[in-house]
Amino acid sequence: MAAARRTVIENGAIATVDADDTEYASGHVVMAGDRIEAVGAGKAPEGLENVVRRIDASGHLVTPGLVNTHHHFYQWLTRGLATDHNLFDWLVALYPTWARIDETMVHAAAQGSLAMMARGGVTCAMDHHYIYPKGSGDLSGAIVRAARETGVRLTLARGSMDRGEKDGGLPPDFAVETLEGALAATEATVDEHHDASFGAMTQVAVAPCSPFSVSTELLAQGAELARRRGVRLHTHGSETVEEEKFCHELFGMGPTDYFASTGWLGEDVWMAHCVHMNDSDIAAFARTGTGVAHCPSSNARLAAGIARVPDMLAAGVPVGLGVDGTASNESGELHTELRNALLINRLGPHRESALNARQALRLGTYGGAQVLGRAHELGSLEPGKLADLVLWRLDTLAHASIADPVTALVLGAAAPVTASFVHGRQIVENGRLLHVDEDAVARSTREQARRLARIAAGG
Ligand SMILES: Nc1nc2[nH]c(O)nc2c(=O)[nH]1
Repeated sequence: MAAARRTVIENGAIATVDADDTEYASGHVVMAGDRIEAVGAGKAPEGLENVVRRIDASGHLVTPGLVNTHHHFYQWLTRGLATDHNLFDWLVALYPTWARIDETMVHAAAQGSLAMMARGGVTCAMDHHYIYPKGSGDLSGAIVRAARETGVRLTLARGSMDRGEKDGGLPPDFAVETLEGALAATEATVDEHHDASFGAMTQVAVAPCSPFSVSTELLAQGAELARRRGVRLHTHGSETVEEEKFCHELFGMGPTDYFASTGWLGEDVWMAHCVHMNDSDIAAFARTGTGVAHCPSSNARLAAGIARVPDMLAAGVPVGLGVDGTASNESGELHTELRNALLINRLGPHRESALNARQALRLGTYGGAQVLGRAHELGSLEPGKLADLVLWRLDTLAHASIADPVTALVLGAAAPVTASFVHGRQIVENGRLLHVDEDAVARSTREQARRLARIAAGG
C-alpha cells in the first residue's frame, strides 16, 4: 500500500479540544491521508517522509472543524420571511410555501446552506429535512449530492410529518405524509445513504419532526426502526411554551415525559432546542445520555427562550450547537453561534459564569461530535482522529489586539477561514470554497427562491 501523503501545519496556536483542553501557543499538526497523525508543541518532528505540503500557520489558531448539529437546508430559499412571528405562527405562515419545494430547489438550497457553513469553518453538517411533497423528486439524493460537491461531512436526518390539521397537528394536511409512507421512505433512505463505517462522509438518522406535527405511532415506530437499523434518532423537543401547552393538552404530560413514553430518550437520541426543560427533564436527559442541539440565534429570533445550557452541562448532558434552518437564523453560520451561545446564556441566571470561551468552542466542536455519535472520530485534534480542521486567521485588524486566540475566535468578529480540511482534503482556501463555484451557487439559490415564491403564489 502507498504511504499516506502528509501535510504539515506549523507555527500556529492550537486548541486541540481534547479531554484536558490542551493548547499550544505555537505548535504543529501533521495530517497523514485522512487522519491526524501528530499534534504537539513547536515544530513537527524532523525526518517525516512523504510530506507533500507545509503550511505556515503563523497568526492563526488551528481548531477541530466545527460540527453543526441542527439545520433545515431547504429553508435557505425562504430566508427573511415572517420575521416577527413566534414558532407556531411562523410555521403556519411558511408551511404552504415549503410544501411546494422540489428536487432542484432542495439541491440549490442545500448547496447554499453548506457553502455558507463551510466558509465559516463547518466540516460536519446535519440536515433535518422533514417536508416531502408528493412528486417532488429525490430530495434526500439532492441533499447528499450537494454535500459531496462541497466536500462537507453530512448527517442527513430523514424527517417526516404525519399529524396534519385534521388530526390535531399544526401543519396543513397537504404538507404531511402517511405513517406507512414516512416509515418506508425513511428506511429506504437508510438503505441508500447510511454509512456506518469509521470516517463515513454520509450518515442517516431517523427524524420525525416534532410532537405537534407527528403522530405518537410515528415516534414509537420511528424509534423502533432506528434501533433495528443501528442509526441515530433526532427530533425537535421542548422548543416553546406553545409546544409545552400542546403536549399537556393532547398527551397529559410535558414534552420530555412524552418522548420518554415513546422510546425517545437514550444515548442514540439528540433533540434540537430543549429550551423549556425543568430539573427533572434535564436529569432524564443526563441519566439516559440524550443529547441537545443548542440553537441560540434561532431561539432568540423565534422568541422561544433561553435553553439551560449551563445546567445541562453541569448535569452531564451532551450538548452541541446548531445553526437551525435559515428561515429562523438568516445568517446560516455556525461560528457566530459560539459567540451567541456564550452571550445569550450569560443573560440567564448563571450570569458571567454561565459559559466561557473554551466551553463555547467545545460545544461547537467536540460537543457536536458527541451528539452526532461521532466523538471517537471527530471534534478534537488527536492522533488517529479524522483530519477535519480549520485555520482561523487572527492577525488582522479584527482580532490582532486580542492576546488570547480562543477568546479572539469566540468573542471577536467572525474570523476569516484561511483553510479548512475535511477527511484530509482542503475544501476552503482564503474564505472561498474550492470545489463549488460560490457565485454560481448564489445565482441558483436566488433563482430557486424566486421560483418557489412564484409557485407558492400560484404562478
Ligand atoms: N426552529 C424550528 N422548529 C421547528 N419545529 C418544527 O416542527 N419545525 C421547525 C422548524 O423548521 N424550525
